[in-house]
Amino acid sequence: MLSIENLSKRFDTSLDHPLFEQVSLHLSPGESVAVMGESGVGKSTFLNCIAGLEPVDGGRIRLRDTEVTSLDEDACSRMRRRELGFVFQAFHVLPHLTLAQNVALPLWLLDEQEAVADRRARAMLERVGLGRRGDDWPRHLSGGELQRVAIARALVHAPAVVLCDEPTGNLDPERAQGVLELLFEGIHNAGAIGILVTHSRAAAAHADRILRLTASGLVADVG
Ligand SMILES: Nc1ncnc2c1ncn2[C@@H]1O[C@H](COP(=O)(O)OP(=O)(O)OP(=O)(O)O)[C@@H](O)[C@H]1O
Repeated sequence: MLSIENLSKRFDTSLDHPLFEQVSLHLSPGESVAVMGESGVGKSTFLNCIAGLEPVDGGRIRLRDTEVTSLDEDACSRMRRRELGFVFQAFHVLPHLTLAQNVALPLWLLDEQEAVADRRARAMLERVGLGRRGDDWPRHLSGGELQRVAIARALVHAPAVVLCDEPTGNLDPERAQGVLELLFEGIHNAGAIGILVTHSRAAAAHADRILRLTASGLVADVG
């Protein structure tokens, strides 16, 4: 269970008001939500707060029994490695690692044995339709394929929560559709919580619920 209660965030650079406040969200394993909202309202910042990458100014975030908002930096970094998966617009697939190595990265960071990590990474690549490409290099892949690698990497360590920031922003609509299907199928099958930040209504429609982030909280989407 992920429980976000009355979260507020302020940047020093913002005037005298918080970027957002009164943000609450409760999600159970297997549930997904899309967060839409105007540019600059703080959607990416919201994801960063959940990941413990940005301090919050008020409220709390609990993941299962862990109060994320009160972890020190080391504990937060361990929580991130174990419990979170990330998918970003820019893929962030590392060019000097093979596809299997890219997908195995989260397992390496959790000190998984190399042979086990390799086996799990290749099994995950198979699930995203790149089963034969484990020894290939990222430079040989299309944008859609690179995002499939990123999805495999986000799910390989069976995270509790998958945070996705505009994951199809760099893809044409046709590829985007296939990537989103894979992403949500993966999240659903893993029983993970999925949070998708997007400007695309078509992308948001893949989530169980669509919410809109405003300066004064998350509200139901009425568009
Ligand atoms: N580290 C930071 N320090 C100061 N201001 C920041 C920082 N990070 C983000 N901001 C500001 O906070 C606001 C929200 O940024 P954020 O990227 O979270 O918005 P967003 O809703 O994801 O926007 P978009 O839809 O355009 O991607 C912006 O005005 C941004 O400039």
